[in-house]
Amino acid sequence: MSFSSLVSDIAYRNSEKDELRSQVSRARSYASTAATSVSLTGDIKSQLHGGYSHPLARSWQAERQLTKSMLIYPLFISDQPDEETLIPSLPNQHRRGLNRVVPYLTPLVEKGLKSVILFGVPIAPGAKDALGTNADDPKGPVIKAIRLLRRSFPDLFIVADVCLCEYTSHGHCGILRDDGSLNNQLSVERISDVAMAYAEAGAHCVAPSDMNDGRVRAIKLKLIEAGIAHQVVLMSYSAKFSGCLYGPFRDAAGSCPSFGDRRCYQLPPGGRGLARRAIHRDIAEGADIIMVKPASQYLDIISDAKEIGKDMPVAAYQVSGEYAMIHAAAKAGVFDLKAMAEEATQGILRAGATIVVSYFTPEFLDWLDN
Ligand SMILES: NCc1[nH]cc(CCC(=O)O)c1CC(=O)O
Ligand SMILES: [Zn+2]
Ligand SMILES: [Zn+2]
Repeated sequence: MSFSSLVSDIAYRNSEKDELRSQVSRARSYASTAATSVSLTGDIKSQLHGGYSHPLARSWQAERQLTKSMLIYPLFISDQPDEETLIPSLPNQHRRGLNRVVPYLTPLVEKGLKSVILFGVPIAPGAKDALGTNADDPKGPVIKAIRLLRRSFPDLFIVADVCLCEYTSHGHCGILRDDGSLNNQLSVERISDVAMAYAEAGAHCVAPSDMNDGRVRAIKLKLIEAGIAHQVVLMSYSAKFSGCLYGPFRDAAGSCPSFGDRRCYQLPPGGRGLARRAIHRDIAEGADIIMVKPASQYLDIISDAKEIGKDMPVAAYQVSGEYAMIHAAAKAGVFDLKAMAEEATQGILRAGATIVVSYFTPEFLDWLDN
């Protein structure tokens, strides 16, 4: 370095120091005069950034982190053995026949898929009737799928959704009276028989989603009577809200009611108190897991469920409409799909869920590896 350039370098550094000094003194005088000043030396409680500057430290701020064991993946099982149909309103999700399910699941199980929830989709003409007879047909898609999956994937945890709406000609979740309303007593009798058939076929878990009053108790009593209550988990859709987020599912399962709606048996979206009562009731009736559904629009209910059922697992179902909405917005450029799926899931876990039923499960098996 030449002498002259050394001199100008020192001069530059001196002027830099002067500038810094005057900045510090300006800051000090600001701090001493500002009415709401933060003491630069004293207030340690205001210093939060240090706790989450590193990505690992950021992850430590979460009470609960998503793991593969928390995820349950919904599957639509068709009664057409070779069917593999994309569901237009439910991006990347298919209805699959029995011959297609094992090849599809094999790589997912290798990536760490731990659990699936099965929905039957009877398509054959005449498959539906007023009593939902095909729901527990031993040759029906769900019972056959339970046996097949138990054989093919010994470690996979099989949940069977229990409802009649996929099997009834009217598309409602139970047996109807002449006036079109649900006959609760007959419905509970029938639903609990269907749950027993799935449990006896080998389902590790039965999950009644019909919302008839008293079905949890009826199922638990039948499981006890049959001597299998000790090996079957009873997961109740305790707080299941009516609303407009189930549309893509009803396309997928062909379970749209042919008249009316489900408002008399699914909870009104504003009904937080009702949801709390339903959760208390289902725990008292013998539920092993309580579920809240939908998830992201009902985070307060998930939090209530965790408080009421503080000693039990709480599941949240991120339903078809939530999934489709995230896909649509990502496609429109609103946000990145993965980032939003992760943020939504974080919200669901933060609210208190310990289990998440999600159509994003296959993606998460990859994302969680990175
Ligand atoms: N009892 C039917 C059932 N079981 C699970 C879902 C919804 C799942 C989803 O939207 O992803 C529904 C739809 C409904 O109640 O109309
Ligand atoms: Zn159902
Ligand atoms: Zn139903």
